[in-house]
Amino acid sequence: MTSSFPESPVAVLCSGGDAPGMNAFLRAVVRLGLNRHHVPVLGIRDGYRGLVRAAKLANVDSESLVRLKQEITNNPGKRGLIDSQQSIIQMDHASVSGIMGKGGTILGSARCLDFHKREVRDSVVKLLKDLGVRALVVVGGDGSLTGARLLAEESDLRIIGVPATIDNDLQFTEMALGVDTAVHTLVWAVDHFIDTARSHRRVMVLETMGRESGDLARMAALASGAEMVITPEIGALTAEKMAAYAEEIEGAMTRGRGHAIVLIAEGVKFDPPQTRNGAYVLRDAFQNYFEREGAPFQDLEVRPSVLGHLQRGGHATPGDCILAARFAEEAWKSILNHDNENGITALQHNKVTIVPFGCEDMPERAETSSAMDRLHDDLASW
Ligand SMILES: Nc1ncnc2c1ncn2[C@@H]1O[C@H](COP(=O)(O)OP(=O)(O)OP(=O)(O)O)[C@@H](O)[C@H]1O
Ligand SMILES: O=P(O)(O)OC[C@H]1O[C@](O)(CO)[C@@H](O)[C@@H]1O
Repeated sequence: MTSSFPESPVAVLCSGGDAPGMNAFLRAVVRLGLNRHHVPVLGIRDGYRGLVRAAKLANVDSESLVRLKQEITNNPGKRGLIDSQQSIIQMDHASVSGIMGKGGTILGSARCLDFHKREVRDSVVKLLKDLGVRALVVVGGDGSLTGARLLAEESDLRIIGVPATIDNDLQFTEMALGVDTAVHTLVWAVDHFIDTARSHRRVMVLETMGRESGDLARMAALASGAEMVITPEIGALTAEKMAAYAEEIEGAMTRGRGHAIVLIAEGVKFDPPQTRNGAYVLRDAFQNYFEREGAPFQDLEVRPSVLGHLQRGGHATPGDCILAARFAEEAWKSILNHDNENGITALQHNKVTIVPFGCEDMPERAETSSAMDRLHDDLASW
């Protein structure tokens, strides 16, 4: 193989939980690099873990660095992607062909505890410098972007973050990649649960993902018409609060309603704390309430489901694919603008922009969440 190592490449990695739209972003960042800016792009496999792995191999001596560079130049594109041991791949046109809407990420994603250690991040900085990387693009959620911020603070590398997490818990952007698709998937799931809930006149308690944030659950409730949504923002659920929810459902049944869909976000806390999934805790509380002595609907059955990783997969929606392309364009603008600070792409007031690491939350984000809650309450006339 005679080709030489790419000059001043941009490196890109996906980190944290995968999110639909990551592949659309990779396609866009690679294609804009090659077609518009004529800058080579290196894909890092498995997020920070891949960088750490490569740094361990390359930082031994000058020959080990040469070997790593050779591996990258000798196995570009799909050839490099097929070999799961290769941590850094030079991306070409074909390597991102046909991946636009595909869920997951062709580069893989990971959570890497080692990256919390300063010395490990230093080894990664050394590697990126040795490879002549002009900028690192980190695609991921809150934690991934914290790691990116630390890299930016601790070195003079150019670091660009791109929000991608189905949780929508990043308060500086109206949307992160993956949220639109995950909401879409939840609406599909709720539709399926409604069919069986209606047939059996049951209450379905569905647990959505969303770690600390209720945004995914509330958006899904608004879009699907689920009768009730419970999010972490309302505070810990006590036995009294759960009984009040059950009473509300019973009241609807008294008015002739036959079934109910209740969405509960995984981040909801309980008082006293519980170790089981919220959907099961709520099921027991509801069932006990409906079966109490003299209750009008003692046969009313409650079924819990934890929707889990289903929400992270699937074909990215057009909304996510378009946002991915817009984020990629903004990331390139920032990389090529030498006056520009490091930062994160964001959607603010429906415009794509770059915000600094550690920037203030958009006050509108919290307002939008409470407005969605009010809207949902007023639309759910049951
Ligand atoms: N404080 C930190 N310092 C250094 N690296 C961090 C830090 N927090 C997170 N990271 C890195 O980012 C990775 C992903 O973080 P995390 O597991 O929180 O997911 P995330 O990016 O928030 O995505 P998701 O929203 O999908 O969970 C971690 O495994 C770690 O490698
Ligand atoms: O895939 P893992 O590591 O189990 O992580 C699950 C977590 O990741 C997310 O899907 C995205 O942050 C959360 O909603 C969930 O709590």
